[in-house]
Amino acid sequence: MERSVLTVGGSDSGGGAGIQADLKTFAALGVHGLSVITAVTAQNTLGVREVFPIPAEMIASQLDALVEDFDISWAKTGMLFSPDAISLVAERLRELRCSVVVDPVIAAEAGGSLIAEGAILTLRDELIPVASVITPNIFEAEAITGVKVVDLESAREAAMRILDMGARAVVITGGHLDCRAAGMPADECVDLLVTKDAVACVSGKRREGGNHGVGCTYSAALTALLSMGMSLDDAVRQAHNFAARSIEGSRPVGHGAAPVDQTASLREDAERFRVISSLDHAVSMLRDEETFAELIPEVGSNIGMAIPGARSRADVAAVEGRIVRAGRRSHVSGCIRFGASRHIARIILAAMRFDMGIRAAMNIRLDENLLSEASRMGLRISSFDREEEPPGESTMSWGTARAIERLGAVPDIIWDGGGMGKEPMIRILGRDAVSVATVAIMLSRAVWKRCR
Ligand SMILES: Cc1ncc(COP(=O)(O)O)c(N)n1
Repeated sequence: MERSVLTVGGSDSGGGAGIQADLKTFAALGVHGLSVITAVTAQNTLGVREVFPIPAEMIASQLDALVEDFDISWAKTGMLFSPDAISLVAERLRELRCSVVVDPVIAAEAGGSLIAEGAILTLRDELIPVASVITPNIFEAEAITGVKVVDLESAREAAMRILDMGARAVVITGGHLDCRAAGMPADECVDLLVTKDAVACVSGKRREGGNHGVGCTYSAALTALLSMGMSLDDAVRQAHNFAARSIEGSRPVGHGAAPVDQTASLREDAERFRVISSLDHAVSMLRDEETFAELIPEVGSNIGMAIPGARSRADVAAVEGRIVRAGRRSHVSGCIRFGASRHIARIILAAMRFDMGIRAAMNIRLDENLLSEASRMGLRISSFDREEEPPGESTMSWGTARAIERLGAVPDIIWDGGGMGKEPMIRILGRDAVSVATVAIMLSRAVWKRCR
């Protein structure tokens, strides 16, 4: 029987945090998630309106149903709310002998208390001792220890006290830490992992986006990754990345703190797959086209395509070693890979700054006949002149932007007449690799016919 991962916590009716966030995270990471609901909240992105604690017997009954049927080796806790619920859950998880990640939820990001008065003491005395890992943010660490967390040193001090309370490992998440005040780069986000034997930092760039539910998502991701047998160091790093991507992928829903989107990485993986498929199809179309070899320049041709919202070369796939001419045929040397072409990536990224929908480009030889066929076909054409290029620019970024500005829109064709040691060239731009390859093939057939 495969193992399942359990979350014990509160329901967020807004779907951003709590049990809802945990189950989405488990699903995105490919583990089967179970849930025991300890409280129902009437909550949206603006805050928590009401909390209805589930009676202890019903919490126990949910646990019984799960324990009798599933193989549970990892669990996480979130909003437990009342001292009774905390005691019960702590005792039952101890009996179960499963490993536990504790997210000591105290308040909602958008406002509203998520723990009953006085329950922090129960959390400290009964739940923390069963924690394999506990993941407080700086406010939660302060509430538990009384140590004011303002920098890495005070975070370490708070973490040491939590270790003394019985947790085996502490991750103080740094999303709320004022990095500038703590003497670190302001755009940094640092999590601090502290165990009896070691202290480690996981840092990354602070991400822009909604962050409602990020704490739940982080601890759920950590639980899922640990349940797969990953080491604590690796799981802490990967959970950080997963949470960061979920922030970046957050959707503008609701009027308040937008929820993170745990499917962001899945969506991105699907986009990367679509890009590779489109390129693969485009490349075989070009390879099978007998007239196409005539269009390949001396330096070779390349075709590339970006994922939506691409930001760097790593988001643009192309042919590793270009498409070259071998006699009368074209030959594809190398595989299709993200990051494979700086040249093509610059063209596409420059075009995407003007029109996010234009995500593919390829370069072919410049030839007067090609340009006249292109204009006969009704393609929009623009150009740039290398002589006008300011020093210190990348020709591809500058030239592409220049040609777009001249036309006032992204053209289908951008050409330049070359320069010192630079071959004259045409770039075909389009929405995807297949449509770019289709234009290239239409052009090569038209020119081939005309030359017969
Ligand atoms: C049921 C429930 N559990 C946890 C949170 C904390 O999440 P956040 O701090 O992102 O609001 C929440 N708002 N609601």
